[in-house]
Amino acid sequence: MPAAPLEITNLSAGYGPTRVIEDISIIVPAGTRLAVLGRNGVGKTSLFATLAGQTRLHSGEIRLDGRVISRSPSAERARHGLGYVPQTRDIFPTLTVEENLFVGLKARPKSAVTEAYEMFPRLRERRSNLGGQLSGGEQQMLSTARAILGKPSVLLLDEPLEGLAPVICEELMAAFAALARSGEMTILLVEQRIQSALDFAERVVVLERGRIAWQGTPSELSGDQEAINRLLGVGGLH
Ligand SMILES: Nc1ncnc2c1ncn2[C@@H]1O[C@H](COP(=O)(O)OP(=O)(O)OP(=O)(O)O)[C@@H](O)[C@H]1O
Repeated sequence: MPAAPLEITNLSAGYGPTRVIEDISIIVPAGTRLAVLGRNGVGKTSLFATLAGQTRLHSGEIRLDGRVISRSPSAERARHGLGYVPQTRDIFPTLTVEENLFVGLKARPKSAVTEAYEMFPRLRERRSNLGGQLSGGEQQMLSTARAILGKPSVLLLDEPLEGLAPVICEELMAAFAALARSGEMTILLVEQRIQSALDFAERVVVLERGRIAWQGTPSELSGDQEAINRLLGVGGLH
């Protein structure tokens, strides 16, 4: 049986001596859509940053498609199939949309950018615009499209809907769902819009103070009002 695309074992990590990720273990099977939820400051972004090699690893192991990457530099993790779309939408503001996309291609031919345009037709319309001239939603599309063009086996999406209009959110979530359905990508999503995350995901992990405090399916979480109140701090899903 092939290894799971992502296996996290007893992971503890943080910033300098401070630990903000505490003994996290998750096995994410191929093609899974996993939502990572929790209140502000519980460590969701830090978990993704740790997977991407941007925090200090204290202990534990990360395997990507069976390969141990826990101590690999970020660029090497990306080469081995980890796609990371950080909250900050790290596009190049002085490059055009198309030039930004070329950066994501790695060794693939330039013609492959059409895949990004098929997924986000708006980017084709804006292909000659500079990254810095795009709206927030378009920047999110560009940042996501660039990660996807590298054909990652695991894609980390950190709050992709932040600050976006509802109609753009729907467009993005539909694009993520289509990607996941294609079966080629395992997607981990951090999102404050809990209902959108639950609509998307098949599995949910809820963090509290850097640890896994709850895990299950979206319908199990929807039915567990006590966990929702305690761990997410919302009176009900919306
Ligand atoms: N670069 C950093 N250096 C030091 N501490 C940090 C850094 N980034 C985050 N932290 C701390 O790590 C803890 C977890 O923060 P993190 O951003 O991972 O939480 P989060 O669940 O993603 O929060 P939010 O939902 O607000 O984005 C917090 O206590 C935060 O102050």
